[in-house]
Amino acid sequence: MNMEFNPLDRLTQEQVNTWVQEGQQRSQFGQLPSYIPQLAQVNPQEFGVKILTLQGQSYQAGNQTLRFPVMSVIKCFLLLNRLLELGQERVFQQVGDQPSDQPFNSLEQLQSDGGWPRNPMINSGAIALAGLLPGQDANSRCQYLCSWLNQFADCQLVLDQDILESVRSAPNPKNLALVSTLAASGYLEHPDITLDTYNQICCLSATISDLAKLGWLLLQPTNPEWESAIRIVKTLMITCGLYETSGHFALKLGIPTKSGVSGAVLSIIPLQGAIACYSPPLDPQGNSIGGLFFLEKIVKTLNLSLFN
Ligand SMILES: NC(=O)CC[C@H](N)C(=O)O
Repeated sequence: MNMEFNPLDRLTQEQVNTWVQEGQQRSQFGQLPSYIPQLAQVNPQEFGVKILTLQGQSYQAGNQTLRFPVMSVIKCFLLLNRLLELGQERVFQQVGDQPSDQPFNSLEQLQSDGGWPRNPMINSGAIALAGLLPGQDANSRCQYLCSWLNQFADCQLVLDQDILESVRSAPNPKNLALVSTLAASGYLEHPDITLDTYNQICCLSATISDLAKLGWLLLQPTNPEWESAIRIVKTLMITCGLYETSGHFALKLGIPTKSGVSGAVLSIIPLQGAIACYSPPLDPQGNSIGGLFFLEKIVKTLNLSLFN
């Protein structure tokens, strides 16, 4: 590819700095999630950005050493791992591929689908896929995914025990209800182990650089066998990655993006780069306000939408 024609490489560090400041200001209109006590106590002004381009450039701003739980961003990589290990057919027996217009932890959506999780980017779908990870218990299942990602993405994810304790201290009735519905409909064999596995993988912590390196996995297949799995993950990020606002966001920006309730956001600009952002305050759907603002600035200014 001709370097001149990669719009993301026209980004300047000054633009990044300006949009981080503006994003920080916007983030004051968001809320920290209250249902995970420790996430409600973070500094809402924290902001971290890391961008890695396929041409080898990198940009960063804000806090580079802070670790934060990736939360729902892990769903992309759980899906990637299960697609590579089990194949498309098995994965899509376990979970659907259709968007949902309900919140990420909606029991009504699961019930109206007869207990079959609608897609892997909402809690029910990720819990169902977490049930397919290998290992005897939740610890070994989480460690399996963590080591696999650290090896292939060259990052250093670590299980954050404090956040995990915080998640366990306030058992989430919505996730408990999803698990029992999945078990009753035959999509989950070991409900307790699986819920604990899901909670653990959401509590894998990353620096902003780790998050960008995870994104790199979806940018550049390490071998040709990964191509179709990566295509599926990116497509589902577009159609389902931001929950019920996915369609709206696809129309507005048109790039594969996944958010997590910690304020993590990961976007992939195919053939160009990965954009990782962390800013904790959330909009009502559970997406980082500052993160999505920052992304919008980059995508619109540099004309990065896939559908241009
Ligand atoms: N949107 C999210 O990041 C959800 C993840 C979180 N662990 C939960 O189950 O509620």
